[in-house]
Amino acid sequence: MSIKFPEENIHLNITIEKLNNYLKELDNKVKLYEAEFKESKKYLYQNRRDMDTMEIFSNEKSISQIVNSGDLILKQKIKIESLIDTPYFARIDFKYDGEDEVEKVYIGRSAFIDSFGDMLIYDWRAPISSMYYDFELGYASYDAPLGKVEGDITLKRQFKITKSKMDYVIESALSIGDEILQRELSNTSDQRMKNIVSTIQKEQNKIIRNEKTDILVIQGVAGSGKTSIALHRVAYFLYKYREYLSAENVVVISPNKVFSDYISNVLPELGEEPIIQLDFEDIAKEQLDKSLDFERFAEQVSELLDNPDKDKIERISFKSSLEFVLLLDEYISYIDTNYFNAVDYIYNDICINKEFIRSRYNAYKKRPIFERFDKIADDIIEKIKSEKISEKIPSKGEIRKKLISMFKYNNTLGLYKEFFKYIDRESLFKFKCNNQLENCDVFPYIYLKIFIEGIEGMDDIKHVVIDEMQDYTPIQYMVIKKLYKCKKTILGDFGQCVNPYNSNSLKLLLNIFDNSEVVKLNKSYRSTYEIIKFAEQILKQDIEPIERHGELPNIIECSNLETELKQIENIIDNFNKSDYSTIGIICKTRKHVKQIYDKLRKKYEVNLLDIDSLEFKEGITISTIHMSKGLEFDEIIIPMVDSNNYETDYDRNLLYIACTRAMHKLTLTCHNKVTKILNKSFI
Ligand SMILES: Nc1ncnc2c1ncn2[C@@H]1O[C@H](COP(=O)(O)OP(=O)(O)OP(=O)(O)O)[C@@H](O)[C@H]1O
Repeated sequence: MSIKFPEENIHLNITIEKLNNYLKELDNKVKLYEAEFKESKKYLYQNRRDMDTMEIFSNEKSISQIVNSGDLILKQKIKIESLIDTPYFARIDFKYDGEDEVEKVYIGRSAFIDSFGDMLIYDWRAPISSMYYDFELGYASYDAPLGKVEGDITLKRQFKITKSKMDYVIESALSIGDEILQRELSNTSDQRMKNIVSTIQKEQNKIIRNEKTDILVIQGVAGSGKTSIALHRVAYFLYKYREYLSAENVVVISPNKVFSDYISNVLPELGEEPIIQLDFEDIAKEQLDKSLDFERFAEQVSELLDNPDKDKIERISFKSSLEFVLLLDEYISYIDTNYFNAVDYIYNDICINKEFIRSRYNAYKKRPIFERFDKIADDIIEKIKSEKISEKIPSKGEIRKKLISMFKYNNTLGLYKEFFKYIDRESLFKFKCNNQLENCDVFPYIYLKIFIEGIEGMDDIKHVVIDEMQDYTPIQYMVIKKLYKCKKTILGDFGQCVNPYNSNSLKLLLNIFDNSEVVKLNKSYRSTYEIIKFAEQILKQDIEPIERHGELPNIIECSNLETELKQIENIIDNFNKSDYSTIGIICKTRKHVKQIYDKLRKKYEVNLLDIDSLEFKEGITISTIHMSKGLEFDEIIIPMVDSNNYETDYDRNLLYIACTRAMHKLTLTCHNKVTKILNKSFI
């Protein structure tokens, strides 16, 4: 209850009452639909035998219309129930230029219009709400559908309302008061990522509402809110273009299933349907022939961390370069010109000369080669008919078979293997085992397949979000460009690369997406000031921390593994007594994970995050750094930060990623000599 602003308590009570009344109306409507549904079903059941097909069809159609309308009401109900819990989080009073009256604008997660048609709550995505994020007291403006609207903000308040009760009200002259942001960031972590509508910062709001570009690239330091912003941006588009954009038109490509699970709640919290979530492995499975197995990315990383095989590293590095893409493009153009040997097509008394076939082949240059054979077959049939060459017309399949035989290979795999002969580097292709493709061959193979066999277009997808952009290779991006010809939001941090042999860089990415706009974020929201200052020194990056203070990170040096494990247990015991809800134990390799997990599981309930894991849970989690990407924990332990484990620049990246998963507390342990990367003067 806010004593300082009694009028806000009154307003809240009135709003809740109106919402409750509306909820009752919806409840009644649901009951009516239920009754109508039962009645229609009963009628159909009892009279079906006497109905003709048309009557049955029309009855079934009307039942499905009742279900759809009922569904809409139920969705509306969920929205109103959520508004009853937290109707709004902010208010601005806006005086339009040239008018005396001031409009009170209450802003919430979704809009609510009362029975008199008054807008009691504005959706945070409405044009007028943008002023809350963008302006302080005084002059303000927003872009309405009919043009720019100008005026003055005369009052700005922020609210914390839970379970229909006012926790507090803050009156602030600034954009979004630091006080509320601090409070939000000090909370303990959740099992799932939360929405940030009430504290979106001005620079973040600009990104969310940026519609000037088709491809937006967000490079931001760890914890700068990239993932949150990308999801809020999707919610914004779903709201603004709701007539022709819905959740099934949006895809988020994320690093793994655990991360997908972690972010899965944000859009439903914002009143939107969950969107399609994929990782590159899903894309590979969809595009590869079922018979072709492939090595998983996490398997590749983990194998190389345990055993850095020089030859394999050479294969991966080469296929992760732009040079490789250029060579593959050159090869594709070579195939196009040289591997189709047109000969006369002979069938009974028919002869279609090779010049005609070659000219049709060239005419369809923009299409995949096997697709061209379909078109040429159609053209041959048309020619036979129109020029009355013969009465007996061969089947399309028969012609196609002959055309394929004029092409040097009848499948992409043969051509892909031959590519390495073409570039005179045969040693750079190797099956892992039993015809299993190495991970680094998967996307080059798909890229070639697109030109040879073609792929199913993803024309229904209108927006793609790609998270952790730093870990994908140029050839993966080339495939994405071919698959999804729609708008894209691409985000990540080139300081957090877990793919050590990838030569990708922001410059290279912008080269691939040459019509993109790039925005950079260097303010970090996740971790305390102390943790960010610590992490900043590991990577020598400029990060702007939030002034939220906590304990200094701690490095504990032990004399042997046993004492190190004991120390880790002590930290877990303290965590169990604290208010924190998540602690992550993050190791460099799967071998380290196993070693520690085997010990800890005897005493604690520990969630092991591995490549097949599907969800992120509260409590104690153990994982590799690679698997922890994008996640956050109240507290982090990084074991075995010994000099033999962390020594290269790549290890620096890994340590930076691990440290920046921590929101409030960070401890690093070792049992030999602590790595030189962690200079003692850090803390
Ligand atoms: N404006 C904001 N208000 C409140 N919390 C915020 C805001 N911006 C970011 N955060 C919080 O900061 C944390 C980090 O956000 P997010 O995971 O989106 O960052 P990121 O840049 O994707 O991080 P990383 O690259 O390290 O994975 C989250 O807990 C998020 O809720």
